[in-house]
Amino acid sequence: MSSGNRPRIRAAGRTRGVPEATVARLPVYLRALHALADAGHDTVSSEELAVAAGVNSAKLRKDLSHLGSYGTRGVGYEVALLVDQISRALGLTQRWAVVLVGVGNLGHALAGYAGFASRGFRIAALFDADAERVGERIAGQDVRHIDDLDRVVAEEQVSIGVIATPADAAQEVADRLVEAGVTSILNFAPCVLQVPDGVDVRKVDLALELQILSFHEQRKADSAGTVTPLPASHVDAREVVGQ
Ligand SMILES: NC(=O)c1ccc[n+]([C@@H]2O[C@H](COP(=O)([O-])OP(=O)(O)OC[C@H]3O[C@@H](n4cnc5c(N)ncnc54)[C@H](O)[C@@H]3O)[C@@H](O)[C@H]2O)c1
Repeated sequence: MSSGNRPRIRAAGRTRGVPEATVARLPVYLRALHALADAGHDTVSSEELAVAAGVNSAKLRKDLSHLGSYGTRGVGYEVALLVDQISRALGLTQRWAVVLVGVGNLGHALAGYAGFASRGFRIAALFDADAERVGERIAGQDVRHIDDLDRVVAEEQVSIGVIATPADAAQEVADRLVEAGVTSILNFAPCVLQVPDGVDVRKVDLALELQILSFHEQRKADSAGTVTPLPASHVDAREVVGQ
């Protein structure tokens, strides 16, 4: 990443003093806490919350200590208070406007996903470069032309952009988003984006997750001595390794 003039809040894997790995677990705790609240729990022990979130309890206590939340001996954590603390830390006390670029197969599914709204995000606009898609109505929104991006980002005060275009268009789209004023990007395209300092990028790659599971399956098969590998002609190594 190049260096820019914008102030940075991150140093050595930490964001405002909270390790990145902790930040990544906070939404998981929040989801578990919402489920506990829905089930009528007012308090929760670190052990119970750790089980609900699928982490170990020592890690959970350490994570929550970064938010200044230590719980009460013999009682645990107040569920409502912890929801509030984590929501504040994650910036979820305001509703963030998000734009989605690329309204093909994946973009359609994302545009219609109700989970964004329930977790504090508002899809402000949908964009595509294909004139045939412009004007199409999806989940209550008209698809707009990408050339309207600057205006909409400014008008709607958008800071988060989602890219669901093919990989070969993603860098150009990222550049346009940054130029328009977007400072966080969620990238679904299988490529690495170059962005200036001050812009955060998160990548979602289901194929990569499957490859990690395939690693574990291979390990299990190797130790059981059960699986005969496919002939090399069945797998294009460039696709597997390089995406
Ligand atoms: N992250 C994941 O797990 C995951 C899963 C599935 C697909 N993908 C990726 O998501 C992306 C979209 O997949 P898809 O199946 O929806 O593709 P698609 O071809 O159906 O849709 C892509 C859309 O992007 C639009 N587009 C292309 N260039 C553009 C540009 N410069 N500006 C604006 N819009 C532009 C196209 O007009 C099209 O509507 C691909 O990169 C694909 O590899 C990722």
